[in-house]
Formats: sequence, structure tokens, C-alpha cells
Amino acid sequence: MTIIIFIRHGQSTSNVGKILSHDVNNFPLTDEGREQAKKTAQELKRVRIDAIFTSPILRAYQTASIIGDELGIIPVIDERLRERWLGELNNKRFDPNDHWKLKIIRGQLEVKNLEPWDSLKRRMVEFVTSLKNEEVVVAVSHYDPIRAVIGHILDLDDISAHGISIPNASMTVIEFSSSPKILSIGSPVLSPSLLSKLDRYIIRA
Ligand SMILES: O=C(O)[C@H](O)COP(=O)(O)O
Repeated sequence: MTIIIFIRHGQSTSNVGKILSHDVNNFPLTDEGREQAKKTAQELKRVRIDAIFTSPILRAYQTASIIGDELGIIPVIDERLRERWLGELNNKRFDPNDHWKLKIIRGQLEVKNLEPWDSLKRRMVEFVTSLKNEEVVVAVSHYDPIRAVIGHILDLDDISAHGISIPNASMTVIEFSSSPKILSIGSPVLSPSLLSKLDRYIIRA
């Protein structure tokens, strides 16, 4: 069994600007995003962390570096954690009140070269199943890839998982075994109930 703590990167300039981007070297963390990452790092100090993996994309790598500095762990880049390939939506603004995904499902929008949901799920599950047993791992990634892990476990398609909220710097904790368990979704803190499930890994309650 492996415990994976998926963390969505802290607030970035792309989030503030409501821009979608799979670019690697654009859209850094905002000051708020750096503070969010530091707060999440303080939470993570409460459990034993064996490794940190991160998407190569700047906003995620910066988040992982802030957490790694606090925990004394050097983050390892893993391409499978990268942002969804957005095709012709890359670097485009989006309106959260008229979401592009709903437009697609209603046949009002076609997006060339958008990475399919099944591809996201496949690469995220490949990442999880590549981890060593009995480890507690932090994985810094993005909104859609983390939703895809939840979608895999709950057997939800992209639109059926649309309402899942994964705030910046939040923790989605998965106990991965032959029957995976979701211990938290988009949580800003490790709750007492969650910590009780991680009891053998606790450093400081
Ligand atoms: O739908 C969105 O807002 C973007 O896919 C978010 O991507 P991010 O997690 O990299 O900010």
C-alpha cells in the first residue's frame, strides 16, 4: 500500500488571469501562491514523507521546491504529473461561468489535440503504480490530472467529475492498494480524522 498526497500547485499568474497553459516555463506562482505552498508544507511536516515528485511545469516545480526546502527533500520531476495537453486551447483565456468543457459536451466547441481524459487517467495511474510499497509520497500536479486520479477510482468521466474542487495548494490523499481509498479531496489541512488514518506515519499530530 502506498500513500500519495497529491498537491495542486499554489496560485499562479495563469490562475489569476484565467488562462489555460501547458507551457513549461511560463506563469510562475504569485506571492499568494508561494504563501499557500509554505502553509501546505507546514501541514506536511506532521507526517513522514519519503519522496516528493512534481510536474515539470514552472508553477508546480516552484510549489514542490518550496515544500522540499521545508521538508529537506529534493523534488524529482516526473513527466506523468504534467498539466493536461490543451491542444489549441493552450494559452487561451477561459470563462469559468461558461466552461469550455460544458461547451464540448454540448457540441458547441471542438478542441483539436486536447489530451483525452483516458490518457490523463492512464498516465496518472502509471505514476501511482510505479511507486514503492509502504511509502508516503508527495506528488505536485495540476487540477485535471488530480481529478483524473479521483475519476479513475470512482469510475467517473471528465464531465461527471466536473464538480470536484481541487483548490490551489490543496491536498488530495489517496491510499493506493488493490482497492484504492480516497482519504481527502482538495483539503487545505490534514484533519484529525485523516491523521488517524495515517497514524503509523505521523511525526507530529
Ligand atoms: O481548468 C483550469 O483552471 C486549469 O486546467 C487549471 O490548471 P492548473 O491546475 O495548472 O492551474
